[in-house]
Amino acid sequence: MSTADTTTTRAGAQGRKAPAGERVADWADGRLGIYTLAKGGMRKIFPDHWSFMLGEVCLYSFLIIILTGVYLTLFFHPSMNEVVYHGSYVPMQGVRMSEAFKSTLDISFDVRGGLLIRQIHHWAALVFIAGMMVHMMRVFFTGAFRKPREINWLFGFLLLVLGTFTGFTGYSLPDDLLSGTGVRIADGLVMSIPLVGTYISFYLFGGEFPGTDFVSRFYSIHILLLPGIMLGLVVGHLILVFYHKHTQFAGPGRTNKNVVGMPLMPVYMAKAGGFFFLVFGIIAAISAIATINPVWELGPYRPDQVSTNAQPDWYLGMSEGLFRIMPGWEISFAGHTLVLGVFIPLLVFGAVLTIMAVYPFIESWVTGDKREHHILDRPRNAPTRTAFGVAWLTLYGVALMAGGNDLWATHFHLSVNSVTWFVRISFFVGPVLAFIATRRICMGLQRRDKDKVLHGRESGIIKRLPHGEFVEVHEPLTQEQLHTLTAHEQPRPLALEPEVDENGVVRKVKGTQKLRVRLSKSYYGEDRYVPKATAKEYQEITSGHGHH
Ligand code: HEM
Ligand code: HEM
Repeated sequence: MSTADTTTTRAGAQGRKAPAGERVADWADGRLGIYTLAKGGMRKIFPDHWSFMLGEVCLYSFLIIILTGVYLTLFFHPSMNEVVYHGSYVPMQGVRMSEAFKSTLDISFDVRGGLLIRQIHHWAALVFIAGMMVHMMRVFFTGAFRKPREINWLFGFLLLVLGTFTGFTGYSLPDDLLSGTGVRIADGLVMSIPLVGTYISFYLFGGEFPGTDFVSRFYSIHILLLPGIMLGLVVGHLILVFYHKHTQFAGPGRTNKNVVGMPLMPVYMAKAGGFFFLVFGIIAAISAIATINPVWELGPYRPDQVSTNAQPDWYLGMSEGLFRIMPGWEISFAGHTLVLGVFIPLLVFGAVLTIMAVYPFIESWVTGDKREHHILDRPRNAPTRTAFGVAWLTLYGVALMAGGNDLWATHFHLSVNSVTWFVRISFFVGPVLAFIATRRICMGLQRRDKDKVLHGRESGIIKRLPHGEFVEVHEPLTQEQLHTLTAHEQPRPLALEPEVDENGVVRKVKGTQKLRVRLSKSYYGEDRYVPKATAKEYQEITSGHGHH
């Protein structure tokens, strides 16, 4: 503010009026303190790496969803009143349907630009959740969730879960056969919860499913409640990114105490602005070309019809898969039926998500690492974490595959039962194999890094020595590359405290402590890392006679 005052005074003293822009800025600064804010904020440094764009993809697709969603609210009627269709889509003339379905047809066929906006809204939702998954994997595999960013991981995780629910309530709104089938499944899920399930279902649907209320209720949840919470979380998420400063990959001059990169203004602002239009452009182009959710093909929802053509959006395919692979077990007790075939998948779904949500806390407990981390790991240098992430993705992939068991069967002429058995077995075996294979691949890559450090990069040039031997010429790495490949830490596992203390008194070691030490060994034990090349080894080899 003081700078602003000086400028005005100086301009005033010289009898000259400050330019209009400066006067507006002064006025605003006097009330909002924007100079101080901008001074700190606009010069904030952001490190550069392509994978840091993924969070931006989430942000921009979220904005696109909100913009297009507002347009849709102008024409969508969230009502289940029955009407007869007389719009321009001829095959549905005279069909009885809910007002919600009719207004969706109107948006698609009679509202100017309606179909495109509807498609952009839907495609942006798919990209949004895909973006979140990939962004989350970037954060996971590089260890960006470690202290101090655990809370931001939880904020992000909540965004992923809420985004999925918002998508589900969204595609339930048109009240077509797809949405009806999905809501029917959700009702079945809720009802499978012991004791309270039936009551929750009655409460949600205002009586027996489907009732006459669910569209209007889902509507409030879809356009107001969930996006409102999400908006708050996104703002909190970004404030935390700003406050913690962004992480960076290892490199010369980069430490846990600095950030090397470009300033937010003007470099990042320009890049981010351009990138927003790129994301918008790509989503709009896809929406202009590829049909999504053609509600007119399936027709309005009727509780007595179930369409096998109705596939959920991709992010719910995994939960659908869990139901499809589960045997239809049921137990009856004192006149009540517990539908385990639905309830167990519901629990598994919750457990798989919860483990991922609390992973940062599990890892810091196991490794005993309570330090701040601003330098990212390369996934290969944290083999157990990487293997765990790949196992989780495999589980997710198998369940997603199970969600389309009918499609695999029809497209590849297989028996649906064989496909189901294949995914049932893969559900248990797949993640274990993925875990083992990933850990081995990581070790292989670490070995390759060490090799590169000691012997240089394979140049592909073959040379024949005077005595006839053929050798491949290796190019030495630059100092920067050497630094980057050897900058990572190689922590040691936790050790059990001696069971007998210095006074010869036996102390009891708790079971949890033993488990922790065992897990810590699995993270950091001898066979989990290839010792980095030492300076001595390097000198010995490079001072040789270029034998390689
Ligand atoms: C609406 C959804 C989301 C938006 C708009 C969003 C946006 C962003 C942006 C712009 C960044 C900085 C750039 C980058 O690192 O990509 C970021 C960082 C981060 N995000 Fe997200 N994100 C979302 C969802 C998630 C999810 C699902 C997770 C994890 C479960 C997550 C965890 C994080 C963490 C831990 C950071 C800090 C990373 C670092 O400093 O390296 N975010 N987010
Ligand atoms: C993360 C946030 C959101 C997601 C993932 C999402 C997703 C969806 C999806 C998948 C549909 C079905 C579209 C279709 O018919 O094919 C939908 C419908 C709709 N959404 Fe959203 N939406 C979100 C936020 C919003 C917001 C903020 C608004 C309004 C301000 C909104 C308004 C609507 C309306 C009116 C419909 C019904 C119209 C129709 O189905 O064509 N949405 N949403």
